[in-house]
Amino acid sequence: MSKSHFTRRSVNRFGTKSPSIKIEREASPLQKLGWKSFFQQQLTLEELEQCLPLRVMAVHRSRLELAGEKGAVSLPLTGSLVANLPTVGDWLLLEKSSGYFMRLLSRSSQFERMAPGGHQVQMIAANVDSVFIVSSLNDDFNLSRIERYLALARESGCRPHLILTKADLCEDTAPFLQALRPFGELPVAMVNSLDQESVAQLRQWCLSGETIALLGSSGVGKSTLLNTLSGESLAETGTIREADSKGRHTTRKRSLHSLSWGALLLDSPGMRELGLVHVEDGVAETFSDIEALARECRFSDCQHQSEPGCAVQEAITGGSLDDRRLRNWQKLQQELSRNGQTLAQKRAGERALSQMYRSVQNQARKRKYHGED
Ligand SMILES: Nc1nc2c(ncn2[C@@H]2O[C@H](COP(=O)(O)OP(=O)(O)OP(=O)(O)O)[C@@H](O)[C@H]2O)c(=O)[nH]1
Ligand SMILES: [Zn+2]
Repeated sequence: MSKSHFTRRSVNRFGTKSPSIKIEREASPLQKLGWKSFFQQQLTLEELEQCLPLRVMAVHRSRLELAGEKGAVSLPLTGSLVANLPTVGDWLLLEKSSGYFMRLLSRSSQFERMAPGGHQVQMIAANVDSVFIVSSLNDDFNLSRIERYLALARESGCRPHLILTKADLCEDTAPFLQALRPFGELPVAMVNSLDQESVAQLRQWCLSGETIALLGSSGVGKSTLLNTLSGESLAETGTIREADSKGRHTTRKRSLHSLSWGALLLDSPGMRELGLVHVEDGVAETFSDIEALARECRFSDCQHQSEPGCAVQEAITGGSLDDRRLRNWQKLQQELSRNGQTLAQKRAGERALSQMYRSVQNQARKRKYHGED
């Protein structure tokens, strides 16, 4: 699993080419942390000599937990590091000799959400390759929530997979699979997260050097999955309340866990609310069927309610489109526009405030110049 392959063709002394020899090379410690040519290419010659790349494994209030070629490092969150706002999964360059933070490398992908409360964007993770959308085969199973996670994964260009947990407690999985038909190509696996053999099927999606984010609401079994996949007790798990199928909320940090063969799993505990922001393309991709239908509507500003010639309503009447899916598409679009407006207002407010500060400072300077103070 943790091997990368390259082939070498050798020329023998008669000048003819011998068959290619397949050499398997063990992934380097850095590659096992997710280091790729995308990051390597960002380094200048000077940085290659003088700096060390380290990955952010966890962000605490006053320090970062980093991992690099030589192991783990704890770095105080001070100075320019704070201004750069590193998040879990980021790559940083530290100066070899002093250990000083030099810079944050560009991200291959990033996940953001509207912070609970709805006034600020919060980074969830960076440099993620694929996403496991985790949902349990019980009352938690919610197509609209899956669509929300899908929009987020698709916006960031990550490969989404759907992991349906608690298969051992589910008597009939057929209705769940039936409900997933509109999701077409989305790869789906059903597992008992407590069982190593059952979880082994996910190894094909957890290759060496790949970073996988686990997304799903509280209690669906993200930490259990992480522990069983790794074969270690990396994350604390909650206990389930039988009455409402909801898991107990356990307070842990969002952190990156490296598995022995080099895959990296990002556990996002307690994800109850995932406010969408800046994911217009992800929503469009997730609902590409409705978007295509909407282009066929008679009126270009059709609201898909009761307008004549509405192709979307016709599809619902004909049974090829679920009304729930249309409502969720509209709901997510409204949420995006609302959150976009809130952020724009906040930025405008901040601009006005800084202009006011500047003008007060200028007036004070003028008064001083004219000897009024
Ligand atoms: N029977 C069964 N129980 C499971 C399965 N997956 C998780 N559980 C149980 O469900 C409960 C909640 O699991 P967690 O792994 O803590 O859930 P989580 O998604 O990490 O929850 P948060 O940390 O709150 O986000 C635990 O008691 C697990 O043992 C499963 O596939 N089968
Ligand atoms: Zn319409």
